[in-house]
Amino acid sequence: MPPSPRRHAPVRRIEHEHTLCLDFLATLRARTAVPPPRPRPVSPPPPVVVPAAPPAPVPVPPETASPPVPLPPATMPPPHSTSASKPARATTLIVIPSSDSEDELPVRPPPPPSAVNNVDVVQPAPAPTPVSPTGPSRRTAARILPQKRRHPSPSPLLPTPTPTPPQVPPASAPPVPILDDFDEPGDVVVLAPRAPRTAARLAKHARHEPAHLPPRAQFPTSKLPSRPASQPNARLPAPKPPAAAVQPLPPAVQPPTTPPQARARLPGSTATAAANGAKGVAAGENGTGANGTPAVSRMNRTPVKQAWRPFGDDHTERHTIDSFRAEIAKETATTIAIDLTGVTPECLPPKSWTYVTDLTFAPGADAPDPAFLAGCDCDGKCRLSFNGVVPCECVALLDELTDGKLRGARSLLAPYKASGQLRVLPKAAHEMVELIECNPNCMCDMATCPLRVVQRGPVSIQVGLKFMPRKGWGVYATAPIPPGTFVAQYIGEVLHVTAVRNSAYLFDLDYFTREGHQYMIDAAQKGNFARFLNHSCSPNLAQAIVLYDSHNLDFHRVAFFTRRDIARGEELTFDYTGGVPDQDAGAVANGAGDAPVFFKCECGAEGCRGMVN
Ligand SMILES: C[S@@+](CC[C@H](N)C(=O)[O-])C[C@H]1O[C@@H](n2cnc3c(N)ncnc32)[C@H](O)[C@@H]1O
Repeated sequence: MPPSPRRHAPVRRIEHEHTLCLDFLATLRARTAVPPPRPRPVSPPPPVVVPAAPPAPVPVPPETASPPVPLPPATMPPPHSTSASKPARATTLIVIPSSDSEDELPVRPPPPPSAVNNVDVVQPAPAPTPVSPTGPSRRTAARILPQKRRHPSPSPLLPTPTPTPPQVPPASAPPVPILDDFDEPGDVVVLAPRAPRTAARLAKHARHEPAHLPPRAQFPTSKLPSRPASQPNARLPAPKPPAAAVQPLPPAVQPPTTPPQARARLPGSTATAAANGAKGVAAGENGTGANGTPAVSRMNRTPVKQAWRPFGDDHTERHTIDSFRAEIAKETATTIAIDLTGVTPECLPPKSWTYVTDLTFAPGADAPDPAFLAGCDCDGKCRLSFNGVVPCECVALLDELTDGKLRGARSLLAPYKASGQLRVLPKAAHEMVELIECNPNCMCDMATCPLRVVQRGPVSIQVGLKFMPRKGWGVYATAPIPPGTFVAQYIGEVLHVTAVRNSAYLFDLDYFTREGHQYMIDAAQKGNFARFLNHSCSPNLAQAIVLYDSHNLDFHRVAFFTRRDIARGEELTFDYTGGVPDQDAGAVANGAGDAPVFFKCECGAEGCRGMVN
């Protein structure tokens, strides 16, 4: 990888004023659609040209014409600075002994082929973890049902800053060595109090202010990135006709009783089309009983074996085994097997679904502005643990976002271990994990920064896809997965809310913005294997809300991490409801009222809530 042009000094700077970025976070939380514009360097006024006077010019004595004095190197702004008039930083410079090699993220060897019986193993071509030399690849996940947030409102959580003189650590303060899994013997950090936020510090971080963000409606559609991987693969073989043993759709299949538009979104509700759509599944509108129980043909009044289909899957053309394999093989970061047990052609996903490994953007949904990001100053790799000081401003932002939840007894703590696994596992089944990772505006290295776990993609995960009569396809582990391991993002097509579709694969990006959210992800036609993750009332995956390619809270990503040890053969699931079902759930489960019914839960967990809504 070519060296980054912005890496300019072999000295690790440890910043004390992480609260600066917190003002930025407060701006984010306040959902300021138009952030303050980036301050421009103040140019001196142009010199006034005075015409020469008629008398002869008086010669200037040589001793009065002093040559321009160059600025001493110490006062020169860093090469990436946007302001030449930045105030001096209260920065502690500490030389860290070169021990980068010990800090490297462990690289696990590629997993062996799965040995699961009756499993058709698809081994994708060995490929390195996708690392873009120009920045992180975009990956995203989504939420199937509206999320019930811990935070009651997106209002800023930060107190009003009180401008007080910055506290400078005493010069005699002894360095404190930190010896945990992020710091090696010999690394030194200095205890320093958290300095208050001041206007001067805000100015210091002027280069971190996001660029002026135009109103969403004004985003030019030419910004939409080209996503060739999302296009249907023209080389795929034509679908084979269904085997003779497979029954065609019975004549008993009835069209939806309500037009799709009416079922897309309940008025005044944050329910997704997926949720509303599943009501149709529960009512047998797609030719089956609830979740795939056999429909009865009107022709012969005998039960017809009908494959499970999610709501909205009204496509007649389906993948063949071979084309399904070809799509799954597009996954480069994860080994995915396909269990063909009990699979008939009509069980296969619709041909319209193609595998994509990163988000695509439908017309009307604009890719996030890469300028709307506050980057850190860390040279080389970011320091993730420390004692009283904040080496990485991205960790400081996360500390504020999580209200200090990740903080240790004495210090801020990073969300990840050096292994890339979550340091703190969510306790409750539905607890969301909040993550801010480094981003393209950071000075750290994409390949080695330990705060880029999600954007680098999963490492050595082995999963399989299996068809279950009552739930459809699901994802299961073909090898044990340790707790806190990143499994996948929810990848699909980003839609603007005004372009909602009938789909069982919608995920609202509403973690911060609730009813006012702008986007959702639909994995019905484009998506990765996370689209096959089923719901469980006792899930083994936690959802993580991740910011790394935009600090626009309208556009967050969703990732899945294991909550505990996962055994081989165990299905991977998450809680679609975020743990807080709709208030009407009980009434619906008891057959009362006409509240939204999404689908009957078949998770089989102890304490299953019965309905997913
Ligand atoms: C995002 S899809 C999950 C993948 C899906 N099974 C497939 O084959 O494509 C969501 C749909 O899966 C089904 N589903 C997921 N979890 C379920 C559960 N616990 N019980 C019954 N059906 C479930 C529902 O029909 C739901 O609408």
